[in-house]
Amino acid sequence: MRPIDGLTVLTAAEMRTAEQASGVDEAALMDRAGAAIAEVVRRIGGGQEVLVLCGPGNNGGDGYVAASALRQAGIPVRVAALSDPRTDLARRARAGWAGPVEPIAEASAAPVLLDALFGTGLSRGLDEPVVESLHALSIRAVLTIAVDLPSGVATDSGALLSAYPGAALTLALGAPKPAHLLLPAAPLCGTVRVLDIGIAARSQASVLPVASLRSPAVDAHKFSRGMVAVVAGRMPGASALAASAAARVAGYVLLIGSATDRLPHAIVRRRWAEDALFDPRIGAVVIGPGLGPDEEARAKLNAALASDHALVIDGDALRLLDPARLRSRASPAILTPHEGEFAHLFPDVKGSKIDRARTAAGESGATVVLKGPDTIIAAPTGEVRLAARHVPWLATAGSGDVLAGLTGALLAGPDTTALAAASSAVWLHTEAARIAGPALIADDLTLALPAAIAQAGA
Ligand SMILES: NC(=O)C1=CN([C@@H]2O[C@H](COP(=O)(O)OP(=O)(O)OC[C@H]3O[C@@H](n4cnc5c(N)ncnc54)[C@H](O)[C@@H]3O)[C@@H](O)[C@H]2O)[C@@H](O)CC1
Ligand SMILES: Nc1ncnc2c1ncn2[C@@H]1O[C@H](COP(=O)(O)OP(=O)(O)O)[C@@H](O)[C@H]1O
Ligand SMILES: [K+]
Repeated sequence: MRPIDGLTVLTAAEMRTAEQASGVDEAALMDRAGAAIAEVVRRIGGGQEVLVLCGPGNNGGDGYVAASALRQAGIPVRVAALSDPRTDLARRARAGWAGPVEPIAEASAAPVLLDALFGTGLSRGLDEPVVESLHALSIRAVLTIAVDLPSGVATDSGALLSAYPGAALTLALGAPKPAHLLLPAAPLCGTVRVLDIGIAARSQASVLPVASLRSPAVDAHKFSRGMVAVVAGRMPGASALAASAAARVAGYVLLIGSATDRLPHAIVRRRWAEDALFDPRIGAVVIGPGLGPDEEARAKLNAALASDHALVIDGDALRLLDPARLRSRASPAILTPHEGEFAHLFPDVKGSKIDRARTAAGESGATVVLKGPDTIIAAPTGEVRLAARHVPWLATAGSGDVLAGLTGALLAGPDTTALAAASSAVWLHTEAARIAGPALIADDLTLALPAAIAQAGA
């Protein structure tokens, strides 16, 4: 049983391909899955009675195999099914179960509920009587565990096809799937752990890994650690937050055109002028936090786009940007839109959150950080990282400004890529929120960054 950080994420179709390519026959895979599920249930179920709900397909097949293994291990277990099995594999698994099978509607509750109704094959919502039974049994259970996925969620989009009571634990088979990470499905999974069933997972998507930051090199100097320029505008607090966060990572932070005095003394200030960005030591420019919507903001964005610098474009600058302008630039750009800014930037891009972020990155040539409770980072190459941890206290004014500054500082640093910088920034941002704790304000995130950076190994 493994935590999901850094693991490859597979869609339903990619999972089927991986299963076929594994060289292991499907019955053996199901036996492994069922045995691994039973072992976890045995360990954490405390010997209490288990009720296994089996669906008609192979998810149900996993359920029958797990039930048989639990019985063999001496755990009291009952099985309730939606209908007879409809796949050869599931029929085989059902034949291996020596006990009775109750109809779900008539099943009485047990302390441990194992949901093996549907997995990656779910194509529509569950019938209403089944949803009602599932809720009634889950409410009476002490522990609900979902096999592969909570039954009712769409594997690839994380959409909810029918109401689900929520599991405490979801045992993902072989690899995490998008629904384990995307809203609204992700919180219904509870804790997600992966059971290894011997398939090699390959795709361009993976769970955001724990950030890995190195301490500065022994011979580092402030400029070799990275110099970041934050371009300020109408709302100086926002750029001050971005610059303060950047200063925790970069060797040198330049705040250009800010009217605020309330800044760490470590941040160097400069007036805005057309040539303010003509400094070859600048490794990345952050533009957007508090920039405003006016002509001056437009001129600043034009100057940043005309420069050779790597860019982090956030907030107000995303309202002024024509993403087509990024195509002709040689240096990398990172866009950090929330859903509203994304819809404004890419009005025609539709699909799941993963599809949208990936399409936008491909079209613009920029790395796109599509923010929210289930932040996704997509590179123009099609590589995608999905954030796994959710700290809703981050939904507070200015927290995006902190993320933009942090992203710029990491992008300005040595030996990095836009994808790596954005990934580390998103991880550190959430870790800082976890450390800052409930009721955090954006300023607290900058104070918690040193501890978050220490957690990242630096
Ligand atoms: N194929 C393999 O080699 C393996 C598959 N495994 C399991 O197999 C699952 C996928 O199995 P399946 O592809 O059979 O799919 P499911 O068991 O998820 O769904 C079964 C079938 O039910 C039907 N169905 C879909 N939505 C329905 C609804 N709302 N009401 C009624 N019927 C509905 C569909 O025909 C679907 O194919 C995985 O999630 C995993 O649990 C594991 O045993 C590991 C190995
Ligand atoms: N419900 C939530 N759970 C976790 N993180 C969230 C949630 N809502 C927003 N965030 C994160 O908080 C930050 C908010 O950024 P943004 O919307 O740009 O705010 P602002 O412009 O006020 O700084 C983003 O990093 C986003 O991913
Ligand atoms: K399930």
